[in-house]
Amino acid sequence: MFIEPSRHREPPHLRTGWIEVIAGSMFSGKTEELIRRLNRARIAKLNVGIFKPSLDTRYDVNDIVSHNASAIASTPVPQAADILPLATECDVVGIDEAQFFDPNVVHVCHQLADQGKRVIVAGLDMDFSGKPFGCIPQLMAIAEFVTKVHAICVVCGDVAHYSYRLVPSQERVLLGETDSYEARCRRCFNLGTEAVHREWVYE
Ligand SMILES: Nc1ncnc2c1ncn2[C@@H]1O[C@H](COP(=O)(O)OP(=O)(O)O)[C@@H](O)[C@H]1O
Ligand SMILES: Cc1cn([C@H]2C[C@H](O)[C@@H](COP(=O)(O)O)O2)c(=O)[nH]c1=O
Ligand SMILES: [Zn+2]
Repeated sequence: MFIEPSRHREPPHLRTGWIEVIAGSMFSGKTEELIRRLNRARIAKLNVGIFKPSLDTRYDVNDIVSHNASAIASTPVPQAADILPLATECDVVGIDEAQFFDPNVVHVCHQLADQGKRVIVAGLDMDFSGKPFGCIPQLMAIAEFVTKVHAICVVCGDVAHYSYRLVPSQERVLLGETDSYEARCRRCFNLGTEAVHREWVYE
């Protein structure tokens, strides 16, 4: 389990910020882990700001909501740069669904960390086709701390790190949950993408 450094007790002029990334497939627990870290920061009486891209309206327009229905209030913003003026008083900045932000989100996270803030970013590391998703690989490269979380393959029960799309769209952005996606391990993802039907592969 990730244990946060406790450098926020230092005087502001001596504070060093940092970036944490929580990455993985859908259903891997990214949002739950983000909420857990943000709640702990609040218990520590730190000033916490929480943001998500405004295009993510899946469960709620404002709240960040996990697949297990845990939730935390957030501010939806259209662009990554919008976070900067809203986070001036924050000690800790949480960002969910970061894969949907414009590439400037990398610069924004650097700026926030350079201002002495703890920045916690959660997002999908791969899209439905298994390709690195948007800014997340770059964020993983520049972060001080990276946590890769895993789901359970719904086909075979192994550890899953792919988000398998169940509907025919080839658009990269397609909001959805279990209606449109399932977590799969490498083997079941590859079998699925070869369009081999589950029933006869696994009988
Ligand atoms: N295939 C699965 N593997 C693991 N957890 C799953 C799966 N399907 C549903 N869940 C639920 O999803 C929760 C994690 O949800 P969430 O934190 O929103 O994940 P993420 O943000 O990575 O999509 C788990 O605690 C579990 O209740
Ligand atoms: C793989 C993949 C996912 N999406 C969408 C589907 C969901 O709305 C979010 C991911 O949410 P989660 O908290 O990680 O479960 O992203 C997409 O638009 N394109 C994709 O390739
Ligand atoms: Zn599997």
